Amino acid sequence: MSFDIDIRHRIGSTAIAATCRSHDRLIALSGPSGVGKTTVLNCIAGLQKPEQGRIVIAGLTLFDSDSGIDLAPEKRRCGYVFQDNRLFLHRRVGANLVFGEALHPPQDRWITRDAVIELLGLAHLLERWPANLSGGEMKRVAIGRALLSAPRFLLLDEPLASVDQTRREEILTVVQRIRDDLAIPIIYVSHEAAELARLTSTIITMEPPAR
Ligand SMILES: Nc1ncnc2c1ncn2[C@@H]1O[C@H](COP(=O)(O)OP(=O)(O)OP(=O)(O)O)[C@@H](O)[C@H]1O
Repeated sequence: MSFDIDIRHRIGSTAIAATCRSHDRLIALSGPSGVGKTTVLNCIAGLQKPEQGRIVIAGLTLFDSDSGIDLAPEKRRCGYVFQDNRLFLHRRVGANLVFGEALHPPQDRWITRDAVIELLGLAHLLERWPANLSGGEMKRVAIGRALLSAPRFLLLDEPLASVDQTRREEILTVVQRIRDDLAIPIIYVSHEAAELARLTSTIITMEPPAR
């Protein structure tokens, strides 16, 4: 089982819930703005603690409120590509890419710097500053940095949101290649049905709470 997720949380008066059991390599999280998609990703990454539930990815229990398991974020080994990328603006692209490498012992690494640069087409960008990149280039660097942090799984929060229409295809192709060639579990957030249909048939649709 790649994913066994059952998250229940509350922010103020907003109830947030997501449930999924799937063998798929890539699952999607969908729903209208404000329904709690990013909150669910944060709970999976260990940045927020759900009130209740269970999060098991690729056989490792990250959180289980019944048995009191709550792994620290660094032990979850999650490659989180934030909606706003969060690149280090004071470091060149090359330095951004390798930032995560030092955080993990060499035996945890499963992909090389060269392979990531090749996969994402980053060779010509390594000396550039992040602030001068296009939305699509920034996203590719953010995905590359996540892959180089020796992740056990990836979280992609609306990766096409700040990307030109013309570059969207490029990012979608990259995600498909990661799904197919790297075989790492991925949770992909989007509210675009057509985009999701190209990636997976396992879609968790989050509904706003009934009023
Ligand atoms: N720090 C916070 N303080 C108070 N409310 C918050 C906070 N963060 C999020 N919320 C609320 O929690 C709910 C879920 O937010 P979240 O960002 O997870 O939704 P989302 O589905 O990812 O939205 P979007 O698609 O717009 O990114 C929203 O109603 C939001 O207003």
